[in-house]
Amino acid sequence: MAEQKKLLRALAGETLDTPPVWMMRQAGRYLPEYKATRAQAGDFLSLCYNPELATEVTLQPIRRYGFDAAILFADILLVPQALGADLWFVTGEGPRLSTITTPAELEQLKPVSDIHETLSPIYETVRNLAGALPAETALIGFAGAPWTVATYMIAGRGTKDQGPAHQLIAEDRATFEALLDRITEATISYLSMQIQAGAEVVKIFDSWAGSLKGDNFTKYALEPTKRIIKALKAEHPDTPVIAFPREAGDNYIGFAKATGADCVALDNSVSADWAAENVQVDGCVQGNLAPHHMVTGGQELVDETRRIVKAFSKGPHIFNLGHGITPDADPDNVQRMIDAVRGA
Ligand SMILES: Cc1c2[nH]c(c1CCC(=O)O)Cc1[nH]c(c(CCC(=O)O)c1C)Cc1[nH]c(c(CCC(=O)O)c1C)Cc1[nH]c(c(C)c1CCC(=O)O)C2
Repeated sequence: MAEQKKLLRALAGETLDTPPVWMMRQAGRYLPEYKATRAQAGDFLSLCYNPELATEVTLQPIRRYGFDAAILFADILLVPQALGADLWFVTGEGPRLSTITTPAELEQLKPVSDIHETLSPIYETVRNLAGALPAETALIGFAGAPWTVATYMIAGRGTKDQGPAHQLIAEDRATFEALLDRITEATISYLSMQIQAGAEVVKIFDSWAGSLKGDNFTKYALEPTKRIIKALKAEHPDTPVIAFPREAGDNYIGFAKATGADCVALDNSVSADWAAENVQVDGCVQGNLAPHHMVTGGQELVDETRRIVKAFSKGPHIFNLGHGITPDADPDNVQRMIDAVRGA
């Protein structure tokens, strides 16, 4: 029964003896089997759009470690691509996109109703996974939050401080808000289709939320997330949502209540003790081991994992890293982390 899955129990607010565990970027380049399948696909985007191979890489970390959840293998930048932006990945550097900074460029984007033409292979991957996962493993779908996706669409690439997006807010707020609006509508439609295809949970990644301050955090990180959750809950009231406003700091406080999220994912810049007191009071939290422990390992990894489990032990908690595992991580350290979480 779906209700028995540990991840769903934590998301429903249950305090468990040991928390469910999964890992951001758990299907990734630290795994030799991922690298082999990626080579077979050719490049990263071909892998994302190949349902058979995307299903395979999603399942690899489940087979190897028995995580409590699988996360759909895809990328947050498929939405801009589905809206008509050019997208490609430069090896060793990251994503590149055609930029949207003017009303004329915005005008050229496709209507939201057209995105499924591009994204239909992703729904096929979700359907495959829903049929292939072990009974105890929950399936997580995801999308980027509008602000984070907008930062890539405006700059045409990843940036350290999201300068180009902040500049557009300062110089042409109306165009920025129209772009954010389009992404928000597309994200609602995309996540709704993932849920219809079999995603049991969805996660909204706002990786660059931390660069929004004050009023702009409320308007461009909190409000769009709230709007997405409200629309999803209207259609799918029983599907839990995890929100990840990375590096939100004090803005983590009350974020779940204000947005309607069932769980807030925490990055590793906040202490677990602080978050237990200030964020977990509102419900389930996810996190927040620093990813470098997957590289450095040793007793410190075990101690730090246990410390986080203990800090969050009085309420609902999903164990995870504070951000994605890096390609230089040692796969054995992942097993050590899981053993420490589960008390082995
Ligand atoms: C900002 C962002 C992106 N993508 C994502 C985010 C938000 C989370 C975060 O903050 O990391 C989200 C994402 N990207 C990927 C997933 C798959 C599911 C998972 O295992 O977590 C998820 C959930 C696969 C991926 N997305 C990417 C890879 C590596 C691609 C490869 O195989 O070469 C993977 C496995 C590429 C990617 N995709 C993106 C960047 C900046 C890069 C390049 C950096 C890098 O190479 O690590 C955009």
